[in-house]
Amino acid sequence: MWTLAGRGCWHRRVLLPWATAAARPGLPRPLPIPSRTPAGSWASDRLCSSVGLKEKPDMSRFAVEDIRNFSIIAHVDHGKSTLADRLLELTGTIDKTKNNKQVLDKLQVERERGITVKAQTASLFYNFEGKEYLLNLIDTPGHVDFSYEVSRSLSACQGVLLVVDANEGIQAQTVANFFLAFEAQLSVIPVINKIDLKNADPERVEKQIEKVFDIPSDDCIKISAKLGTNVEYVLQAVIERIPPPKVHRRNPLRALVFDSTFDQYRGVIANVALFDGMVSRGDKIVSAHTQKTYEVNEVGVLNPSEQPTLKLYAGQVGYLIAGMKDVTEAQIGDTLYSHKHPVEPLPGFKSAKPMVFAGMYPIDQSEYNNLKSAIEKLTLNDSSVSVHRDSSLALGAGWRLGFLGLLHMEVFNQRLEQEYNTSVILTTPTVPYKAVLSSAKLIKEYREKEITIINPAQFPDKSKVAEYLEPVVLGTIITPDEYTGKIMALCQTRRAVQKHLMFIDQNRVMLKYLFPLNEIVVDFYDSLKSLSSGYASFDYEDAGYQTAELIKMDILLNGNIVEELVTVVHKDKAYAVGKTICERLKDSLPRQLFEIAIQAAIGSKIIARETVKAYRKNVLAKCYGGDITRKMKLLKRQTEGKKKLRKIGNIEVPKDTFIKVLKTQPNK
Ligand SMILES: Nc1nc2c(ncn2[C@@H]2O[C@H](COP(=O)(O)OP(=O)(O)OP(=O)(O)O)[C@@H](O)[C@H]2O)c(=O)[nH]1
Repeated sequence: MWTLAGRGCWHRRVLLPWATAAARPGLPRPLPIPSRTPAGSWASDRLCSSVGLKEKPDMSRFAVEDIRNFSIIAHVDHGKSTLADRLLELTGTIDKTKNNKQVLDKLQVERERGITVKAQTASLFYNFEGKEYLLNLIDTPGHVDFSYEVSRSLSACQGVLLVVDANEGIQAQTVANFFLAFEAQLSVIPVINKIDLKNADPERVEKQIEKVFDIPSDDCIKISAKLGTNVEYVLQAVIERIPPPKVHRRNPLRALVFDSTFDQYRGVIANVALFDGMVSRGDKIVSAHTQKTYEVNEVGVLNPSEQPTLKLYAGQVGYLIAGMKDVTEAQIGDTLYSHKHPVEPLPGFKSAKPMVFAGMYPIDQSEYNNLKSAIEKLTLNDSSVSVHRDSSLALGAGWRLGFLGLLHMEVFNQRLEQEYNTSVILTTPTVPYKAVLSSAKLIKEYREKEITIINPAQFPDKSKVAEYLEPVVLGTIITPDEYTGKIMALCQTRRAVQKHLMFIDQNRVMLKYLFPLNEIVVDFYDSLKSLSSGYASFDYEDAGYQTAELIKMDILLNGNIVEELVTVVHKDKAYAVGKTICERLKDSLPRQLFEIAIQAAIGSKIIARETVKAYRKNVLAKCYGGDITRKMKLLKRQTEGKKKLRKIGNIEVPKDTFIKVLKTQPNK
């Protein structure tokens, strides 16, 4: 557990090395707003006008000391993407129009849900006090499930804008993201956003920032990203407080692949940060991971769309296309170097650690190959998903996928449907349990002492196991004090152990609890939000494993096991969870022509039961006589609807029933 005392005066060590005393006392201070000259001398106009660039820009004009690489980090909805919009406008990267809303959130799922799920890079060209700067901005997601995107993005940066909502103040992901930046030794610029809100209290938030992060309140910049108020001070602070990258242009090429996307025509587009040397079209480069050699077809910057350039130089962030076609060729964290000069690879990243696993199967096995190719392409765009082939008697051939959380799983599923037109069956998400084997013979058979169980169907029998282990996480909750009692009671029902309690101001409390991961993965966040009227926030980090008494529970419909709902539960929760799943299924299963028995079972012992009465739905019931085409249409729609059904025995279950049942499962 971290303590503030242990962090010491970190800001003096980490925040200040670049800033000179003259450069930064007491921001915001009067600033000569960078002027756009009549001749349109914004660097971006000359370099990369979004309309018709005739010549590829020469990036050598930006010396290393003219470059700033930074990320925007914050709690969900505190205004990262809106601030990014204003920065893009202010630097002339995009035209100022009313329609600039979350310009960098390009995915359909991001626009529909109003959240960022994928970090996005944009190179901004900015003329400040008569000097041209290249500012590489990375907008990151806020939700805990996507914090891997944040930590990867930070590897390409020297500083961050830590955005905090002036009304909500510091929230759980503010704390988590701050410490990611702190541990990466980046300069942190606190930005208090939404000062235009009626209930904004920037002074209170300043004090919280000082108390929790030990950052002097003078360092905070108070803005309204929505209205554009004071956003120019943010750019000034980026230039003055964030150091340029420490790189060497004369050394041989060393480029870090920190993200990648897949384009079906051009193959892999790798986002790279150049630590040494330079790279241009025609260069031969080698992947340190695969040792394969490629010829570079295109290099460029993201402005924010791809803008080819002549070369990329050390210190710059851009993209590179080199004919990588296979998903395994563009590993995130890989180092690319010149084939003439092998170099020591960069440290790369710790691989993402999946928190939940779920089975994924095509609804129809004839769709297997399509789904396989869709999963391969999407995992290239989202490398934090782990994929293992799997099969089940009932569901056929499929995969076991590992996700960083339930929202991540839903977003991945939605992207598969929207971007690749596929439809899948998902099974109950489960956390990665472990079983310590009980005998030398078994250890020899499994070739390991401990086995990790990512599929409840493979849960080993108690006779083989010395002890079961469950993953635990250290959760941070920030809440108005009035909800503390209720939240503590909720945590207790989730088998959590309190580790820390601290007032971050007069009426806000930060709680730290050690939670079994399976107690929070499905619905903890929803429960927390509803009992705190939406005011409490939650974030967690991995904290290893602990011993647990676990059992496997089956759910049956008329005697047939529903593979989607097989689950591993803690012994003390089995009855309650079984009963709840049966009740939820009863409420959400459509009635059919016959009675359905819903049962929860541990081995052969039935622990809960519900019944759905018989019923017949006649879609033509309201079509009295008349129009045959209308009847045909209704019948056609009914047939199409059936594609979304899954047959268990002779029972037809809508696909979304499973998700509904799981999402509303009170884990008491
Ligand atoms: N009143 C007001 N609203 C703002 C301001 N900045 C952002 N918002 C609103 O806050 C909401 C969230 O803004 P986003 O920019 O999407 O927040 P985000 O941090 O990028 O969100 P995630 O990517 O989901 O974490 C949107 O409705 C914005 O219009 C501001 O300065 N004032």
